[in-house]
Amino acid sequence: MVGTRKKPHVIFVPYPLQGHVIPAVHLAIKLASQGLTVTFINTQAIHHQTSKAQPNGEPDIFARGRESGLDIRYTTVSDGLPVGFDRSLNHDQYMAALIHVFSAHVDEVVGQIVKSDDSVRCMIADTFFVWPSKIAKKFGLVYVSFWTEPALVFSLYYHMDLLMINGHFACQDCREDTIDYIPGVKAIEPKDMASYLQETDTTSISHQIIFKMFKDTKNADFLICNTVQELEDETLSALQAKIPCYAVGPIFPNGFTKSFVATSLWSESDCTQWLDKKAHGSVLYVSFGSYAHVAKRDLVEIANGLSLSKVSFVWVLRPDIVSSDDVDPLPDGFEEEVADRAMIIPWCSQRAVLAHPAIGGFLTHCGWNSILESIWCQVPVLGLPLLTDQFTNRKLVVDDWKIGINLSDGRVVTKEEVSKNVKRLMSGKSEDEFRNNIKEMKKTLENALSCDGSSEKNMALFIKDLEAKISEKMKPGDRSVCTDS
Ligand SMILES: O=c1ccn([C@@H]2O[C@H](COP(=O)(O)OP(=O)(O)O[C@H]3O[C@H](CO)[C@@H](O)[C@H](O)[C@H]3O)[C@@H](O)[C@H]2O)c(=O)[nH]1
Repeated sequence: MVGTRKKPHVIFVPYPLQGHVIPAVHLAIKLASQGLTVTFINTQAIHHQTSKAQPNGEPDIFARGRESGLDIRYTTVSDGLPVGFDRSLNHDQYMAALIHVFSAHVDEVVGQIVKSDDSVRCMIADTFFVWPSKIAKKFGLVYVSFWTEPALVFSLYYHMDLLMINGHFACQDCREDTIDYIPGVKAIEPKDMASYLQETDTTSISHQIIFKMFKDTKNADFLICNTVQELEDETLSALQAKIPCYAVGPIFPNGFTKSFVATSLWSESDCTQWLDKKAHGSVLYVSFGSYAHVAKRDLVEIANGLSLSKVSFVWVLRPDIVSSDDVDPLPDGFEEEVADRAMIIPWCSQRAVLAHPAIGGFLTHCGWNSILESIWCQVPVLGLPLLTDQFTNRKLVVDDWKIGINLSDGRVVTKEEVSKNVKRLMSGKSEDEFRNNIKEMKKTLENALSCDGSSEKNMALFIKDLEAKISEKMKPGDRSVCTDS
């Protein structure tokens, strides 16, 4: 129809890890709800694992979204490895495939999508990829980078060069004093940076990814962050001066505990009936997310500490929590000892568990999704960061926002400390302090998502700016699309 402008068609490539796919799926739904057409590309391995985890594994995770009128399409692509390959056990090979092989597969599938639909205008891809700007350029697409961690973490990586010049990163004897020269970051201790920025060996596969991805991200047209303007105002404002950046978080499904899209990589055990019998706020929820491994020694101390504390708990113990070749890492007799007050499960619907009134605290690795979900449910946090951004997230939660406490004072976990801090979180005066602070933070998140809240406004602004950028790119002679890949 002449004069009718169709909303753009966006290709969305999430990073193939659980903590990235979940917010990506819900962001894709938000964009489709705004009238955009979205083609979501999962890897075949993620698709296979998600389908296997569902009681009636669906071939298309967005089928129900389309039934409700959203134009959201779904396809899969190889990450370069066989579907059955153990990506958890062989982490570095997996990451190597994502750096070196995956982009060729994405290039092919993006080429096919662009060829079959000339309304494709934009590619949203996770910031952790090293290739998006090249593929976007090849197909004449606007490139939007999607950041799934706090803006503070992004800022530190983004200014890696400053950290290096000042001797805080990638040097023989790194300085240990406070870092106070990153734009928008008042002060941060080196121990609170992402683990990769603290490590002295910078030749690992994770470092190769980080060096390349931040080079590539500097070519992004826009950055979408799963954070909230009011939570990180100074950091976001400084970033916004470098790259158009939109805080649209927290990115959750509409009903929070219910989503019409399956995202779990493991089948979910239902704890509802067990929790229903427990007193209000009496149960500790324990989970270390989907990615990090816990050293066997620490896991044993945590188990013994939970046992000593006498507190009731739900513990999500992924089969690969220590390693996929150590499937039974708990101390002998532990499960029998705590049987009357514990539920130990491989995976659950975390949002549903956190939202249950019986849950009174969350022992977490401080993954960013877990933190946002915990705030939403007003559940204070006991933090044990394990790797990557979790150290910085801990600082935000414990030192800045004061909605939780540390599991351990040093980096060595002991059962006595676990027991002491579990009891401190779950009972007594301090509990009230966390609960008051977290109530306030919940309000901030709720306000951000309300009609005239910052995240809603930022989402609307993003779509407006995206459309303007697309029109600019589409000026005659400006789009160099090469579909003969
Ligand atoms: O039994 C469970 C356990 C977790 N979850 C969900 O899985 C997600 C876990 O995400 P997160 O808490 O962020 O942890 P990771 O899975 O470890 O996420 C990776 O990705 C995050 C976003 O980039 C980073 O902040 C983390 O450090 C990184 O490890 C959350 O949405 C949880 O609700 C479940 O549904 N069921």
